[in-house]
Amino acid sequence: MTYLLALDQGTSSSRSIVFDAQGRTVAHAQLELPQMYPQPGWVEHDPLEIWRTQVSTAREALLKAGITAAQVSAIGITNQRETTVVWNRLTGAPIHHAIVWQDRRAEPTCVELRERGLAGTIQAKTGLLVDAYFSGTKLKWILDNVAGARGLADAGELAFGTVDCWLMWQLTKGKVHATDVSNASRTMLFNVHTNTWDADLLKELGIPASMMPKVQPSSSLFGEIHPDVLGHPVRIGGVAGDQQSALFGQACFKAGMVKNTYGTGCFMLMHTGSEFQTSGNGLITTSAAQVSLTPEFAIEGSVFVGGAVVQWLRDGLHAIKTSDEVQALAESVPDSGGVVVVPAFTGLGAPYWKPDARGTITGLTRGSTVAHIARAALESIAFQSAALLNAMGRDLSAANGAAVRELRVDGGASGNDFLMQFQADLLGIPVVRPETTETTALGAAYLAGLSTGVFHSCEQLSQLWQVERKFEPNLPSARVAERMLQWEHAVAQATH
Ligand SMILES: Nc1ncnc2c1ncn2[C@@H]1O[C@H](COP(=O)(O)OP(=O)(O)O)[C@@H](O)[C@H]1O
Ligand SMILES: O=P(O)(O)OC[C@H](O)CO
Repeated sequence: MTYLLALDQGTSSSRSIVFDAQGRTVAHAQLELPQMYPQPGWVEHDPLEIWRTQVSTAREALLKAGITAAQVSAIGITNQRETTVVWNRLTGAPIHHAIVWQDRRAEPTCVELRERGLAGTIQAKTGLLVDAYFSGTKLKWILDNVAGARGLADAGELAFGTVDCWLMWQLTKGKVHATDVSNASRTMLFNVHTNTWDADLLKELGIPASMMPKVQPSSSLFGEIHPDVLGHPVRIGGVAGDQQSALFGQACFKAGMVKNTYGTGCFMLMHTGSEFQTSGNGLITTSAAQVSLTPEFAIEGSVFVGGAVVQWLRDGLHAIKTSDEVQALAESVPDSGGVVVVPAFTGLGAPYWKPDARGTITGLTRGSTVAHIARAALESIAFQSAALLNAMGRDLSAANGAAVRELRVDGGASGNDFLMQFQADLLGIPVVRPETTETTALGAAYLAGLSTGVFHSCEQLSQLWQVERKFEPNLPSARVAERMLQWEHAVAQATH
C-alpha cells in the first residue's frame, strides 16, 4: 500500500493526515497551537511550538494509521500563510516569535508605501494590495526592531521563511531553505510573473536577498526529511499555502472554477488559469499552486468573520451550547424577521475593506428573538461570501470570462446544510460539497503525490473528487435582490 502524509499547519492548530493513494483519509491527529497577543492588534506564535505540535501530530497520525514512515511515499506541507519567521542560519534559533498574518503592527510602513505612490507598482508585480497582512512589512519590522538583527542579516546570517519554509528547515535539519510559489506570492516581495524575488521591492524594504528562500513549483521535490524526525527519510514532494492547497484539493484546476472555505473566516479563490488579472473590485491576485514552472493565478477574497460568528453566538451571547445547535435554532423560525447581523467585529474585509466598521444588528423589533438573531448571523456568512462571488463575477465579465457554474465548498461551517442552501439561493448557482472536506490537507497530499509518481495527472485527481451533496438554488431572483439590498443597507450602517 502507498500512503501520503499531509502536514497542515493552521493558525489555531497543527494537524497531520495520512491519505491512501485514492485520496481517502486513513488517520488524523491534531494539536492546538497557543496564541499570543502581546499588544492590541499584535498576534504571535512561538516557532518552536509550531514545530513541536506539527511533528507530534505527524508521529501520532502514523501510529494511528498503523504504518511507519517507510510506507509513506511523500510528504505534502500546507500552512497558514503570510506568518513570518526569522531565524539564525548557524544556530537554527528564531530571533523573534512568528508574526502572525492577523497582526497589524506593520501598518505604518504600509501607509508610507501608499503615500509614496508605490501601490500600483506593487499590485502590478505581486498582485497584492499594500497591506500589513502580507509578510514583507512584518519582516522589515523584525529587522528594524530586534536588537542586532539588521547587522546579522547584512552578514548573511539570518534566514526568512513563511511557516512551510520554517517546517522544511526543521524537517531537514537545516539542509533545505525553500518555499513554493503560492507561499512566496503572499510576501509582497515576489514577482508573480517571473516567479522570482523582486530586487526592487527587497531594496525598498531594506531586506537582504541572502535571507530569502529558494522558490520552487508547489509540486516538486524539495528535499528529504532527516531520518531522526519520523524514523525514516521521506521525500517532501508538495508545498502550498493553505487556501491555494484547498483550491487544488477541490480539483479547481481550470479558469473560472471557484472554492470557498468556511472556517473561522472565509476564503474564496477563483482559478484564472495562466492569465494574470487584477481585480477592479477589491480582490487580490495570487499565485495558484503550480505543478510546473508556468505561472498560474487565482483571484482571492477573504471574509474576516465567517464561522467565528457562530462562536460569538455560543461564547458571547450564550444562545447555543455547541456550534452544531445553531442550525436547529435558525430553522425554528421561518425567516430572520427582517433582522440583519453584520459581524464586522474586526472591520470588514474584501470586497468592502472597511477596517473601522463595527458589528451591527439592524431591523430589530419587539418580536425579534434570539432565533432570529441566530438565523441572521448564519445568513451573514452567506451574504459576505455572495459579495465576494459577485465581485469575482464583475471581474470575470470585465475580462470576458465565462460565468462561474458552481461553488465548491469546504471548512468547518460547510457542514451546515441551512447555510449551504441559503448560499446557493443567494448565488443562483449550485453549491457543491465534496466527500472529503479536508481539502486543504488533501491538496498538499495531491501535490506531493504528483511529483513522486503516486498520481499521474490533474485529470486523474479530478476523477477522485466526489460530490457528497449538491445544494440547488431555490429562491426567486426578485427575492434575492431584495435580500442583498437589505444586506448592503445594513453594511452601510456598520461602516458609518
Ligand atoms: N454546524 C456549524 N454551523 C456553523 N458553523 C460551524 C458549525 N460547526 C463549526 N462551525 C464553525 O466553523 C469554524 C471552524 O471551522 P474550521 O474549518 O475548523 O476552521 P479553522 O480552520 O479556521 O480553525 C468555527 O468558527 C465554528 O464556529
Ligand atoms: O490557518 P487558517 O485556516 O486560519 O488560514 C489562514 C490563511 O492562510 C491566512 O491567509
